[in-house]
Amino acid sequence: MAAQEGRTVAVVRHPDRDQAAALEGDIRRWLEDHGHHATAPLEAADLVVSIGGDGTMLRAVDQASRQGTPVLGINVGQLGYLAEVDPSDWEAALERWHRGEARVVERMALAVRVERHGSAPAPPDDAPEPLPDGSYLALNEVVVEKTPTGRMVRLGVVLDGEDFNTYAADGMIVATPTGSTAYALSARGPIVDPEHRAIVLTPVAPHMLFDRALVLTPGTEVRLEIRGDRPATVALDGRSIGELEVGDALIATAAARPARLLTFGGHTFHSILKAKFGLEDR
Ligand SMILES: NC(=O)c1ccc[n+]([C@@H]2O[C@H](COP(=O)([O-])OP(=O)(O)OC[C@H]3O[C@@H](n4cnc5c(N)ncnc54)[C@H](O)[C@@H]3O)[C@@H](O)[C@H]2O)c1
Ligand SMILES: Nc1ncnc2c1ncn2[C@@H]1O[C@H](COP(=O)(O)OP(=O)(O)OP(=O)(O)O)[C@@H](O)[C@H]1O
Repeated sequence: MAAQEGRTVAVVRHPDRDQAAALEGDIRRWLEDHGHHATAPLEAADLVVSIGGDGTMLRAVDQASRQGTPVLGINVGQLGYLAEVDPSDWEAALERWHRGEARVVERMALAVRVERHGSAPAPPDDAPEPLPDGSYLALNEVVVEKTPTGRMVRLGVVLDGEDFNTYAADGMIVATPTGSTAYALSARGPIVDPEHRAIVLTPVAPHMLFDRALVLTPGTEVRLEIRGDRPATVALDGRSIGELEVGDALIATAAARPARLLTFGGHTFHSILKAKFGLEDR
């Protein structure tokens, strides 16, 4: 990356954390002192700085990916798997970006469309914003899960137009390689290097003998149909877009554009895995 001059940088932060608010002030001042413009609207930015945990990072990436803008994550959160930079290192990271020493890694994202028979209910307050064509982006995953507590949902899986199976389960996770270390990991899906391109389909608590995750090629069209007699709820990267009724469906494919994350090298996928999940040698 060439040395940076006069760039426009948007800062997104966790709304409630004092440390994130204080860092935002410091970072804005640093940017102005170094000849850059700290801005609010993400649409016009050359770089987005996310100050918060992984949830904050996922929101920043959702907005930034629409313009192909890279995101630098500063971890003011708990796990901080996606937000690579420690709060104490923010200045060193921005200095390196300023000198053109940062690298951009591309991460496959999902494009998700919903097919409803009835009219769409009002989306929840915190729902992600659809693209102009009505589809949504996800960096980690889209999840279709049971709505009523204590009951299962029946989900038909159709791959590239061919019926694969109907699952009776708590839900189904359609994840990217980045999302393989998030919810899909908890449902015993495989851990996939996030620089791969693949679609990982992992059932959540299926009540059947076939309970294995599938690693599909990135060109696969995954269609999930709500079968049986109960509705299901859809969430993208941890944010619900509402309920699907029986007969409705969701279609997930690789997004046309990848998400772009700023990195400073030095950390392999497996070293991050080892550090963040606290793996001990024995
Ligand atoms: N049982 C579960 O594991 C479970 C259940 C629901 C949602 N989630 C995950 O939560 C994500 C949303 O994150 P949030 O912070 O808004 O919710 P949250 O506060 O519930 O945190 C979920 C946890 O997942 C971690 N995480 C998020 N993305 C990750 C990734 N790519 N690799 C490794 N860890 C990751 C976060 O750091 C956090 O510790 C969703 O995309 C989903 O993957 C996990
Ligand atoms: N920009 C934002 N606007 C509104 N709410 C947000 C924003 N960023 C985060 N949140 C809310 O706060 C929750 C937690 O945020 P975040 O994931 O950043 O912190 P964390 O859970 O402490 O960190 P980690 O995910 O790394 O463990 C998010 O899931 C979301 O509900």
